[in-house]
Amino acid sequence: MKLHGSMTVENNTLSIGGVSCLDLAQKYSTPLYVFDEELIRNNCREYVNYFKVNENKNKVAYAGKAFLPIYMCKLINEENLCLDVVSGGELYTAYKAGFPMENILFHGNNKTIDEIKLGIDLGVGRFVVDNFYELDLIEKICIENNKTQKIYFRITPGIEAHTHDYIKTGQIDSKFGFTLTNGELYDAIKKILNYKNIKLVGLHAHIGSQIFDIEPFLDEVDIMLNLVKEIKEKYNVDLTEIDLGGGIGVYYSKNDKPKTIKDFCEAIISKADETCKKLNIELPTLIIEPGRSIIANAGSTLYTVGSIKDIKDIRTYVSVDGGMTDNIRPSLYQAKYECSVVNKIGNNKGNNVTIAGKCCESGDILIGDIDIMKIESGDILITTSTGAYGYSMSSNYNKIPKAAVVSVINGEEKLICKRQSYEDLLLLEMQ
Ligand SMILES: Cc1ncc(COP(=O)(O)O)c(C=O)c1O
Ligand SMILES: N[C@@H](CCCC[NH3+])C(=O)O
Repeated sequence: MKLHGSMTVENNTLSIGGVSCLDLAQKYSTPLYVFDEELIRNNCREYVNYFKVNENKNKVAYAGKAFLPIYMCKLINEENLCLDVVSGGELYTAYKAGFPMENILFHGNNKTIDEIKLGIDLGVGRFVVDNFYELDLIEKICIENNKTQKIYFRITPGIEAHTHDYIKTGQIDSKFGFTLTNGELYDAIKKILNYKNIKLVGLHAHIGSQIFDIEPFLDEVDIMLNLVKEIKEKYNVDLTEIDLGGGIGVYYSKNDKPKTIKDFCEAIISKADETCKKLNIELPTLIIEPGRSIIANAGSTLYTVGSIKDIKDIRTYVSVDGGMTDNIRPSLYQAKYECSVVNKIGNNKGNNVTIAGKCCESGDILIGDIDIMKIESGDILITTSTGAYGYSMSSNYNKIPKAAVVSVINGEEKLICKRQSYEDLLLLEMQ
């Protein structure tokens, strides 16, 4: 297992942020998500620094879908990031956290009327408009409420990046955005010329998630900047903001070879500089929306090992007290993770086991065939890099309560989200 951020090992026992994982498991029970606050803040600072937020007035908008408790809204605001939300629920969370609404980008391929009303009412900075239906609704609601709204158009740039099919978004056959090749984008621009309460200020594209190559992002920069020039020439519309979507892929397990935040940002910034010079246009404000590369490696999950089933010459199933309810990614995307026993770090490996969850599904397997130290019932197991799309995609399947979340820094822990109780599970049910 690779150690990330403030993870340290003493007497074979793992600590994060100076707090022993054994103590955390004992105090808060398991499953438990543990977040390394120092690493989250460092990742934010790297993005702010290398994406030239202060120097060039570029913007880094954290993608809330990765993990968005109130705690994260406050933290990213302190670190001078903007926020990308994709639903009324995420928007409301940010609002309750006191997040500045002007710094919010509101995404979504099918925002409901109520969500659009809420966004306009709260004064979100930018709507990322996905389609004609939404465009007309925003104009109508703005007129009714005597408001104006700044927007970007989301486009599908026709870039096929190498990642899992479910998390590709830039290809033409996608549910997201205005398609470039069939002229939809130009029709949308013509339409907006007659709209009084909407101001188009930029374009957005997102080519997909967990991408390791920088090249497709540079192709995206090229396409977007060429569009800025073309749209100015054809329609006399100044697009001053270009949003390039999500961040770079991260390390989950040993075959992953991620680029650094620095390399990723620097490559984009220099490609944009070079392209603007070539096209003889002014450099627009660049926006990027990283989720995973800010939070994935900063989160880990602690589990207690229960049943161990050894099927001779076939497989050993080690079952833990969580599973697909707290981490759906292995079942959904065949995502690979690493794990270890928190008080046996460094012990000899040589045991091949499969880590299974407790749901009533054969597919509830967290890690298949891992070479690990000897595991016994009662051990505390840690899976690393579970910070992104873990808690945010968690469910109550089998009526399993959601796990608690803590953050740790400088030897102290903070409870971020309480564990659900059985009573909480029944809160919405009529008795
Ligand atoms: C529109 C948009 N922006 C940003 C992100 C965040 O991407 P990532 O977590 O890979 O940085 C996503 C997720 O794929 C997205 O759909
Ligand atoms: N939820 C996905 C990422 C895609 C979400 C955003 N478009 C994952 O866990 O990898």
